Amino acid sequence: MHFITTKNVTVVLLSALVLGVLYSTISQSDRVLFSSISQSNSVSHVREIPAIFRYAELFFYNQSFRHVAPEQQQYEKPSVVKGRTDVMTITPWLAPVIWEGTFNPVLLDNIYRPRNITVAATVFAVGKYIRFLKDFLETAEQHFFVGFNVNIYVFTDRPTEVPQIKMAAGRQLLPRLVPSSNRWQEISARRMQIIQKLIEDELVDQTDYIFCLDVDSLFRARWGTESLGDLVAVIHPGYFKNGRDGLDYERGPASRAYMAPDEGDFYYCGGAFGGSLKEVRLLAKTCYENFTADAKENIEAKWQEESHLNRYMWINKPSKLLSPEYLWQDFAPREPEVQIIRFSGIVKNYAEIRPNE
Ligand SMILES: CC(=O)N[C@H]1[C@@H](OP(=O)(O)OP(=O)(O)OC[C@H]2O[C@@H](n3ccc(=O)[nH]c3=O)[C@H](O)[C@@H]2O)O[C@H](CO)[C@H](O)[C@@H]1O
Ligand SMILES: [Mn+2]
Repeated sequence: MHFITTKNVTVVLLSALVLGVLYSTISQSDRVLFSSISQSNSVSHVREIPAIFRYAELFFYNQSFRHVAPEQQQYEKPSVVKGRTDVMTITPWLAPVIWEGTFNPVLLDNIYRPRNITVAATVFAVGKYIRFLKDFLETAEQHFFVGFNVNIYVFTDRPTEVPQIKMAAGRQLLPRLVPSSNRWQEISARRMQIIQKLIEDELVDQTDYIFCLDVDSLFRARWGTESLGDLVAVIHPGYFKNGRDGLDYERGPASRAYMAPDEGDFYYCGGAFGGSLKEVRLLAKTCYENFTADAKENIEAKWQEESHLNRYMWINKPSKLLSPEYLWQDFAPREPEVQIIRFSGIVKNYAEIRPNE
């Protein structure tokens, strides 16, 4: 028997390479952890990992596992027996649900600030939806991760109409050209493919977290570090008190977004979701692949990519849930549980702004 074939040699060499990269990554990570523990006078969480290892780092070193408290920070002691009792604040799979009153924004900002994180946001303004962009961007400056590095990627077919907004230091507006379409359903669903590509081509080396947001919306209050997590879903404001039969999932068994009557935790928004690059890339890729596979069989799920996102989040449970404070709807009456509205969909005339309706 001949063991030294070209194939065997290739396998051995490849395995050695993979082990080498793994070893370097893990030892580098240990060094970073060690340096942050040993510098007792500093809370800075220095990232010394060379760019070449960053992608591997995303997979092997979960940056968010430890919250290092800032020194000399004073705040009211949290109580074990007090807190919100009118809403669910933790899911059955133990993911936190973020509501006003469940977190200390100053503490969280102070924990994240030394890590010098960069947050990306994507927003699409195709066709007449460009008119919503100015208010979206101006209110993002006032409320979205204020004081942090933020890159807002605007995807549009009308680059000359992107408003000039004065952005604070560390924040950038990055317009990107996308084709127009005469079907709003396609514009909405295609976002997933474009988000996947953005993460793979541009973000991996420069961004820590990403949020993907509808443009026909405004920020009205803080949306910040409390929302960070690996896979972050927003509970849709329209259905949050409904039982399973009142959730607007795709109900046709032929679709890849199908949800059976006995399935589903919550109904999540297509208009706001996010998380780590690794998780959002996989979500976007899966949703787009399932959407296009459906399309080849002439199937379009009831709420396009939102239906596929709901299927995905049923199987892949989000690690953090944002309450409907994080995507309310201006036309909806206020509910007692919603003590603050952070981001809200504006009232729009569908027939007037969509290319087809
Ligand atoms: C609040 C919320 O969860 N909204 C979701 C909901 O309807 P919506 O009624 O909110 O959908 P929509 O009309 O806002 O379209 C979604 C987004 O696609 C972009 N767009 C759409 C049409 C167009 O001509 N130009 C353009 O730029 C724009 O960023 C818009 O915000 O269901 C849709 C299903 O497809 C999406 O999942 C939306 O995110
Ligand atoms: Mn919308």
